[in-house]
Amino acid sequence: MEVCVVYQSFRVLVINPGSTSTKIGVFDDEICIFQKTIRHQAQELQQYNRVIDQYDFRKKVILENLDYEGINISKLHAVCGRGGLLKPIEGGTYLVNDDMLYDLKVGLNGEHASNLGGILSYEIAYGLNIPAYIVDPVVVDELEEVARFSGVPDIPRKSIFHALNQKAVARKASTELGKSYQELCMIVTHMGGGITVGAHRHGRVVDVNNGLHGDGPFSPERAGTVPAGDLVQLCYSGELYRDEVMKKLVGEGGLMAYLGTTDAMEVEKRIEKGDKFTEQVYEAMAYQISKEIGAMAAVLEGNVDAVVLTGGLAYSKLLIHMITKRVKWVADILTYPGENELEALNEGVLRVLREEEQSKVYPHN
Ligand SMILES: Nc1ncnc2c1ncn2[C@@H]1O[C@H](COP(=O)(O)OP(=O)(O)OP(=O)(O)O)[C@@H](O)[C@H]1O
Ligand SMILES: CCCC(=O)O
Repeated sequence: MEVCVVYQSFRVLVINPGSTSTKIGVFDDEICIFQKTIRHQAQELQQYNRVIDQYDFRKKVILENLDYEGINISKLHAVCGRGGLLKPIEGGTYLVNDDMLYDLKVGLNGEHASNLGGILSYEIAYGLNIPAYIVDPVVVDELEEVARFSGVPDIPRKSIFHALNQKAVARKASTELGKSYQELCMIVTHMGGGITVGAHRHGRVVDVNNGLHGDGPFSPERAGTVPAGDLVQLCYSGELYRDEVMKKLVGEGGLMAYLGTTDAMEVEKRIEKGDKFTEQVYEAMAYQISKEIGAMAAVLEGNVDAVVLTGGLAYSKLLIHMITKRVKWVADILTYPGENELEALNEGVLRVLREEEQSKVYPHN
């Protein structure tokens, strides 16, 4: 007797809201049939006081774009958004529930464009009677207890990082190494506007710098760790408002503070023209990234299967060279330039729809 296996195919809409753009993609299984970065004018967004107030505007723009492309949303099986500053939770795919919606709407852990991801996906999915998910939000917290000590009990270390892209490339690297993510120990470094370096031990990120709130290497737009006592002095100098100090740490720190640009390609042009100070600053960023990788090698007790470099800066051969020369002793270095966040959202949903993984439940207060 012939057995006929019916293969179920899934169509998923994924939404990644950024500070100046909304990236959307529609996937048929692993195949991306439509992808677009919708850029928003500063004036369009400035009229909203809070990120959350942009919700109606972004939803309308997403639906208009899908309609224009002739994508029939009634054929969707699920919608997935990038998750925001929620309660700390372990990595995975979460069904959007009422508790999550509440926390995203009130901005429980602060304002971040990704807070809109869960809300937009829920609202679009609700009208279609299909599930809405988020995958690996920036608050994924799998830290070991020892990693939470900061030296000041009132200020425990927090896990806020590029969880979605770090975990996606860690899985990709595992496939390349012929093992599962759970079998390996890797140091994954996401180098974008912010930089985060995670120690991935058997599928869990047991230590990572808090890339959003001033910790770790400096980056194109962030200061990273700064001397704490001097920062306190600055805060109480009476010369700066709170927002101005925060901007020095996030937004106008790092390359921006030293060189007046966050664009590494522009930085490299200046280096090519012989600008020695620019070269020194770039080298310092590579030095700090390398130091953080070395620290994570200690976290993993030297058992490191690969050092993985990703994010926009991983396109830079010069930066990769500067880092490689300092950390090649740790393990083989694999590079995955750019970020694959739309693919990563889709893959997270497919694992659940195909029942390879169960969706997780966002905790009640
Ligand atoms: N081909 C390239 N060569 C060198 N640098 C590049 C290249 N492409 C992008 N970059 C640099 O990568 C950085 C931005 O990376 P990316 O696009 O990952 O950041 P983002 O998405 O804005 O922020 P984040 O990744 O922190 O969320 C910028 O400094 C940019 O100049
Ligand atoms: C570090 C968390 C993601 C971001 O850069 O905003």
